[in-house]
Amino acid sequence: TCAFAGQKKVLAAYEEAVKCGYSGARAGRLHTPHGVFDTPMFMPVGTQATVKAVSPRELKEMGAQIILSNTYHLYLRPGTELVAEAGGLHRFMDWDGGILTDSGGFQVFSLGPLRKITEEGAAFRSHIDGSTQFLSPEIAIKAQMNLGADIIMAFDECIPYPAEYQYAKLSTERTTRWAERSQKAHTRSGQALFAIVQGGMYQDLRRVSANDLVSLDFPGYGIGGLSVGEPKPVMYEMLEQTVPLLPENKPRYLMGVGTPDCLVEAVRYGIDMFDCVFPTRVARNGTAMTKSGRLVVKNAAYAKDFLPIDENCGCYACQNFSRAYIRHLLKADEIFGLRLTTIHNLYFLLDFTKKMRQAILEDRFLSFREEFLAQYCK
Ligand SMILES: Nc1nc2cc3nc(NCCc4ccc(CCO)cc4)[nH]c3cc2c(=O)[nH]1
Ligand SMILES: [Zn+2]
Repeated sequence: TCAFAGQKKVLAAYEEAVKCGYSGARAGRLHTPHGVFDTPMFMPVGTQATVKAVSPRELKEMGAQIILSNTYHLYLRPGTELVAEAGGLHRFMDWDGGILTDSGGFQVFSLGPLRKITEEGAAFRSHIDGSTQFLSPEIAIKAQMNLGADIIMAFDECIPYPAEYQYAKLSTERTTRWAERSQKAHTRSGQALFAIVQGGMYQDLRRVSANDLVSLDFPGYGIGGLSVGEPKPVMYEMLEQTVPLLPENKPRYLMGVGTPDCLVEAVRYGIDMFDCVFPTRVARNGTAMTKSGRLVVKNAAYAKDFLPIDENCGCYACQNFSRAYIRHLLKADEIFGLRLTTIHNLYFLLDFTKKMRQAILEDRFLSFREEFLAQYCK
């Protein structure tokens, strides 16, 4: 439905005629062995089997449904067989909600000094001890079966930005062959394997990648190769080209995104799932996320500010502590300061996706998006 239909708003003659933004936004339910979860959803990142500075109990309390861990990191340390012997990742980290593991496709290319990629897989040096390591679709899938996440990702190459057309084309074709190999190697029932759409920043490659992976019939689709430094309008254009080609009745997961303005735009194109280290990463250097933008609570301006970070926020930090107190802790290098800013940022994003879901259900998403973007300075 067109969100402007029925509104009495008369556009002044000179104002550019507003395109009735047909929205692809949707509210869904994701069924997993660890529960049924609401979308749109934000997934806190727990790279090394912990969401830094917060406990599973606190994650549950703030409404986290599915959290993300990284195969690359857990494969290098402590090893995925060890986690399997511990009873799997849920048991190991005492999390009974959903878990999604990324396949290593991004970390190999962004963390370890890359040695070389062949048809077989990716050889690289460990960022931990410099040892030579190798990941392939078969190794990455076996590692994720050991970890036992509810949703696992195909092994792919996250194409760097910018990339030549020819490189993007060859890499995307290889990622599709790797997706097929990931599918063949995946023998654990009850665990969903998502493919990952690539294609760089090229519309035609994005469409080919999406169509090829849809024909291989996966239960869900990640959209990769974005949030890698490209301008936001380019990311949105790639979404516009890709999302409509993905089956309506399957979840779409935009990897590595992000900030609230990106989330609300991506939801409009029909994205259901998000993950990003941003909220937890910036929290640790004293930046809080609010609906008006970022608040660097470490700044001197807040030394005597006895209000909470956000008076309308229901999180543990805002309900009990002032900006002055949190600033004091951060300045004194007190761990509790990092915990409070992390709790607030995670709560903020989890609550934001809940508000988007509510707006979609009440058919007022486009006005929600307008109001939010008007107030939020990037
Ligand atoms: N397997 C796979 N995983 C991915 C993870 C990603 N994560 C991103 N972006 C995250 C970028 C990102 C990194 C750090 C911060 C902290 C503040 O600066 C924020 C965003 N893009 C990504 C692309 C892929 C991808 O194609 N394949
Ligand atoms: Zn808060």
